[in-house]
Amino acid sequence: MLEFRNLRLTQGDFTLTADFQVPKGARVAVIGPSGAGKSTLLSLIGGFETPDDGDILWRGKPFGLSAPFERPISHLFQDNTLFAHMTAAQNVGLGLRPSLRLSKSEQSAVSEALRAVGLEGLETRRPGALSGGQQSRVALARVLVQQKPLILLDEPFSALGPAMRHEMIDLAKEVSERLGATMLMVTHDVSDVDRFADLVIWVEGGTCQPPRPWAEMKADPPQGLLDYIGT
Ligand SMILES: Nc1ncnc2c1ncn2[C@@H]1O[C@H](COP(=O)(O)OP(=O)(O)OP(=O)(O)O)[C@@H](O)[C@H]1O
Repeated sequence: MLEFRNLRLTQGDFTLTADFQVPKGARVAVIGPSGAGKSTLLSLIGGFETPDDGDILWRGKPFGLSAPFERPISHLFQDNTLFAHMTAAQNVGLGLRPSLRLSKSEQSAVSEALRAVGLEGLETRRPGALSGGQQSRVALARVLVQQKPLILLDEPFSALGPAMRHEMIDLAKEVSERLGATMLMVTHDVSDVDRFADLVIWVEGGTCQPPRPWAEMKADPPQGLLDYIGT
């Protein structure tokens, strides 16, 4: 379980607060207007920002001031962060070892992850020779191979067209199911939420609301959500 305990961060005149729990294995969409604090929430979980007050707990233990690499988290951001001069397999292997000195079993894990995302046979391609969707698959394979129990996606597929984006979201769901991981995804698209989420964290003006079932929130939307989706 992921828990936000009286979490607070102030940056200039912006203050983010969160005080709730996210159940283990949930797929959670983080939505809200631009500038509401969605990326800041993910940065706090990842350890890229330090709260002024409160803490984030994972399985009952506070993250405290632990560094990003010490946290049990994989990340996927909008630009995929693939290295252009490395092959697909090397880009995935980096998720296991920055030195890329992989053991036999680690090499097998990389091949298996690439197979799982439908990239068998493309292991030696560099990102420039892959389509946008294939690059996203490499990034997802890197998340898969890391086998972390907590996965943060910040508008991961927003550069893709709708059909490809939906394919990637389905694949991300598969990855979360394979790993039994808790997944939080920032998105601006309600159709992504429909496809992806069990629960939704609504963020508005820095206030992160406790997760609610998406079906329930759609049936009784907060005014901010109605304004946001333009209904
Ligand atoms: N270093 C900083 N100093 C002051 N304010 C900041 C700083 N970094 C971010 N902010 C403010 O924090 C708020 C939250 O930003 P954040 O990027 O988390 O929003 P978001 O909901 O992810 O927005 P978007 O949907 O546009 O990506 C914004 O109002 C932003 O201007």
